[in-house]
Amino acid sequence: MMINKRLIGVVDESRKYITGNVLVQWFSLLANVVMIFSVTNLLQELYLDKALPQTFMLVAVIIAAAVLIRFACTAAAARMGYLSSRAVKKTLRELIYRKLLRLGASYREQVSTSEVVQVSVEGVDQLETYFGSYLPQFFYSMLAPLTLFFVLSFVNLPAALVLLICVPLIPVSIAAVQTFAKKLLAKYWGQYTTLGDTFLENLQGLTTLKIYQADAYKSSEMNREAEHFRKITMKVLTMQLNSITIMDLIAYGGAALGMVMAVTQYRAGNITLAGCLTIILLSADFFIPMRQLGSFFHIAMNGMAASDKIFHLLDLPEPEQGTAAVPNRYDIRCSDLSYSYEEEREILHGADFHFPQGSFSALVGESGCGKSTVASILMGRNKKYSGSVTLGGVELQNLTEESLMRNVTYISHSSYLFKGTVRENLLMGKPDASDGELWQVLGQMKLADFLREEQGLDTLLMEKGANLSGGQCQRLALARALLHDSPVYIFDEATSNIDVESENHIMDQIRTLAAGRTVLLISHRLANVVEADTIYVLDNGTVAEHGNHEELLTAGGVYAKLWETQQALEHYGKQEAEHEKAE
Ligand SMILES: Nc1ncnc2c1ncn2[C@@H]1O[C@H](COP(=O)(O)OP(=O)(O)OP(=O)(O)O)[C@@H](O)[C@H]1O
Repeated sequence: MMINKRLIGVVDESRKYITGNVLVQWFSLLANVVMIFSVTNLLQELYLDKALPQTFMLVAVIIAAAVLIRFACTAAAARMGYLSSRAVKKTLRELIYRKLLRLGASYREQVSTSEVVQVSVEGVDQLETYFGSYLPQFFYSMLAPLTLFFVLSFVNLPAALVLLICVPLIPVSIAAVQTFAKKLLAKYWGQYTTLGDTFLENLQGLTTLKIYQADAYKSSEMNREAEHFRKITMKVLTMQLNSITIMDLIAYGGAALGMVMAVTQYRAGNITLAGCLTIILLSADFFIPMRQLGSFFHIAMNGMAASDKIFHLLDLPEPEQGTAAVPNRYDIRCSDLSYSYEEEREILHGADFHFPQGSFSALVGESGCGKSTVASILMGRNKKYSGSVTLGGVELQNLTEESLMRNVTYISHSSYLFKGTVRENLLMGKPDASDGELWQVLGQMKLADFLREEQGLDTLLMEKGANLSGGQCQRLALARALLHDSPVYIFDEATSNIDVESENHIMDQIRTLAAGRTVLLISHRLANVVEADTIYVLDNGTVAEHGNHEELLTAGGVYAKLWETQQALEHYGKQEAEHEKAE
C-alpha cells in the first residue's frame, strides 16, 4: 500500500514523529469515545427519567475536557507533521548534496542537471507531504477501526463486526482505481513535462522568436500542447472525483449498515438505548480515517514516483575517488586517449599529447573535432576515458578532485560572473587577496581605469555580468583566474566573440603565464596560436600533426590548409571593410 520501507529507513528521524502523530490522533479518538459514551448514557437516563443534576455536571465537564483534549491533539498532530516534513527535507537534500559531491565534476556523465534540480527541489517537496500527512494517516486509519471495534464489541459484537468488515472495502476500491490511475498519471506527467519543456525553451528564446516573428507560430504550438494538458488534467480530476464518490458510497453505506444493525439489535432487545445510540454516533468514525487516507492517495502516488527518482540518483555508481595530490611538477601527458559520450560514437580515438611545464601549447582543429572534450577530460569532468592522462606523472583518476581544482584553472568562452560586487567575484579566485592585489590584476587586464570611474571594487555586477560588455566580462573572468594563481591554465576558446582589444589583452596575459606554467590554449582561430611552442592539430578525434607554426606550415598538412582558408577569409573581411569605408 505505497509504503517504501527503504525510504522510511533513510529518514529514520521521521519515525518518532509519525508514531507521535498516530498516537495523538488516537488519544483524540479515545476522548471522543469517552464523550459519546457519557452523552449517550445521559440521554438514556433522561429517557428513563432517571437523570440526576450531578450527572449533567459530570457530562458537561467530560465534554469540555474532551473538546480541549481534541483541540490539543489536533495542534500536536499538525506540529508532528511539520517536524517530520522538516526532517525529511533536511535529510534527503543533505543526502542528495553529499551524493553530488561524491559524483564530483563528472556528474553529468550520469545524470542531467535538470533532473538533479527537479529531484532535489520538487521531488523532495512531494515527499514532505508523503511523510507529514500520508504515512501517519496510513497507520492511524488501521488503528482507529480496530480500537472502535474493540470498544463497541462490548456493546454489541455483531454490529461492531459488520462495521469492521466494511472498512477494508475502501482500500480494495482504491487498489482497483490504482491500476487505471497509474497509466493515466504516467500520461499526465508526460504531458506536463512536455509542456514545461516547451514553455521554458520558448521563454528563453523569446527574443529570437520575436526577431524571426515566429512567436505566433510557437504560441499556437504551445496552445495545442496546453489543450492536450487541459484534457488530460480533466481526465485525472474526473478519475479522482469518481474514486472519491466510490469511497464515499462505501464509507457512508457501511456506516448506514452499522446504524441499521444497531437499531435492529435494539428492537430485538439485545442492547440498551445508550448502546444503540453509541453505535450510531461512532459508526461514521470507523470509516472517516480510511476515507481520509483515500483522499491522500494522490500524495502517496506522487511520493512513490519522487522516491523512485531520488533513489535512482542516490544509487548512481560513484567514480573511484583518487587519493593522491599533484606532485611538484605540472606537465600533462595523454597517451592513447579515447573517449565517447555515447557508446556507438567515439569522439577521441587514441590521441597523444604532451603539454610540458613552462610552455605554451595549443590545440586546434575544426569545429566538433573534440577539442573541448580534451579540456573536459583534463578538468575531471569526463572520467570515462580510456588510455592514460597524467598530471605531473600521476594518473588523473588517482588525484583528489580538490588537488586537481587547486592546480588547474579552466577559462572558457562563457566564464560565469555572479551577481554581486567586482570584489566578491574576484575573491573567488583568492579569498584572502588584499585590495591592492585585486587592483593589480584589474590593471593587468586593463579594467582598472573603467572600474575607477564606476564604484571601484564595489561596482555591482548583474547576473552573468550582464551590465558589462562581452570583452569586459571575459577580462574580469581572466583577472579572477590570474588571482587563482595555479600551475596549470586551460583556455577553451577564451577569446571567442569578443572585441579585438580585449582579445589582445587576454592573449598578452596568456603568453606571460606560459613563462613558468603549463598553458594549454584551445582555439579555432589560428592567428592566436602562431606563437605557441607546440600546436596539436586534432582531426577526427586523432592528432593529425604537431609542431610549431612554421614547422606545420612547411609540412603542408591539415594545419596549413586551415591556415590558408582562415587567412583568405580574414583578408576578404578586411578588404570588404576598406571598401565600405571608401564608399
Ligand atoms: N555532452 C555531450 N553529449 C554527447 N555528445 C557530445 C557532448 N558534448 C560534445 N559532444 C560531441 O562531441 C563532439 C566533439 O565536441 P567538442 O565540443 O569536444 O568539439 P570542439 O572541437 O570543442 O568543437 P568547437 O570548436 O565547435 O567547440 C561533437 O561532435 C559533439 O557533438
